[in-house]
Amino acid sequence: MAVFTPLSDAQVAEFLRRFDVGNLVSLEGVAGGTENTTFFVTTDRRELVLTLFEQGEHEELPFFVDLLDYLDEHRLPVPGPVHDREGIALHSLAGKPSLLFPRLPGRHPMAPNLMQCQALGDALGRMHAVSQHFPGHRPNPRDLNWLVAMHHRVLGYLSPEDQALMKDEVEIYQGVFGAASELPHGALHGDLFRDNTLFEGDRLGGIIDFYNGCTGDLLFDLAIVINDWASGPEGQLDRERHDAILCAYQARRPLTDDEREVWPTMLRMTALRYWLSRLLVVYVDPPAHDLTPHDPAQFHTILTARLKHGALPLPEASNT
Ligand SMILES: Nc1ncnc2c1ncn2[C@@H]1O[C@H](COP(=O)(O)OP(=O)(O)O)[C@@H](O)[C@H]1O
Ligand SMILES: N[C@@H](CCOP(=O)(O)O)C(=O)O
Repeated sequence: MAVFTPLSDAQVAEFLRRFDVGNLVSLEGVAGGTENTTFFVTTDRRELVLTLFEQGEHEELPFFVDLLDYLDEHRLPVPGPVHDREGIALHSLAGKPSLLFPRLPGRHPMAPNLMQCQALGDALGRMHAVSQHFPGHRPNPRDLNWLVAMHHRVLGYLSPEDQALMKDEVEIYQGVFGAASELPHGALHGDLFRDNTLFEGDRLGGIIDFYNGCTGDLLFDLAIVINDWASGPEGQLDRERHDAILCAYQARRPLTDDEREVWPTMLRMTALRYWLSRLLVVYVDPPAHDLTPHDPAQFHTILTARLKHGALPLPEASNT
C-alpha cells in the first residue's frame, strides 16, 4: 500500500528520456513505503528507483537533493539523485515532485548481526565526520522545541502516570539541552532505523529515506540509531550491538566530553521523540491513507528501560 499515485509505462518511458539512463524495460510499484510513492524502474542499462513526493514541504526538497549529492560526492553509501542531461535532479511527474535514484542492493536487516552493526556505525561515523562541513541548513523538525510544543497535544490520551512521565522528561531535557547547544553540529539522517538501510549479507548496500534529514546535534542521530538497532524486546540495551556500533562510529568520529555527559539524556529524548510522534499519528493526526501506524508503546518501553537501567558505559574511542 504505497503507490498513492499510479503511473503508466508510457508516462515513465517519456519521463526517462530526459535522463541518460537507457529505455524503460519494466516498472514495479513498491508496496513497502509509507509516505511517498516509490517505483522500481528497470531500463536496458540500469536499475533505478523513482520517488513521487506525496506529502511534506515541497520547498524543502532541494535541501535533500543537496544533502544526498554532498554525501554521494563524499563516497557515503547513499543513493545520489540522478541528474538529467541539463544537470537537474528535481522534476514533476503526474503533478508530483519526483526524483530518480540508483537502486541500491540489499535487504533491511531486522535482526542485525554484529558485523552489520559495525558497518552501520562506521558509515554513520564517516557521514558525521563530513556532514559537519555540509553548507546546507534545515533545522531539526523533531528537536527539543518540537517536543516542548507538541507533547501537550497527546497528554489527554495518556494515563496519569504517563502524563507525569512525559511532562517530567520534557522538563529535564529543557534543563539539559535548553541553553544554546555546544554539541557538535552537522547534517543528520534524522530517522536511521534498520528499515532505512539495505544490506547484502554483512555489507551495507546503502542508507535510504533521507526525508527527515536536517541539521542539528550529531548525537541526536546516533541516539536514534542505538535505540532502534541495539534495543532488546524489553527495551533494554544489547551490549554487543551497542558496542559494535559505537566503537566503529568513534573510530571515525570520537565523541566529545560534552556529548558523553549528555548521552544518557539524549537516548531518552530520542526515545520520547518517537513515543510522541507515534502518539500524534494514532490520536491527533492520523494519515489520510489506510496504513497501520507504528506502535507508540515500543518507544514507551524503550524510554522506561533507559530510565530504569540508565545507559551502558560508552566505549572509549581508543578501544577501537
Ligand atoms: N535507492 C533505493 N534502492 C533500493 N531500494 C529502495 C531505494 N529507495 C527506496 N527503496 C525501497 O522502497 C521502499 C520505500 O522507500 P522509502 O523512501 O523508505 O519510502 P517511504 O518514505 O514512503 O517509506 C524502501 O523501504 C526500500 O525497500
Ligand atoms: N521511522 C519513524 C517514522 C518517521 O518519523 P516521523 O516523525 O517523521 O513521523 C517511526 O518508526 O515512527
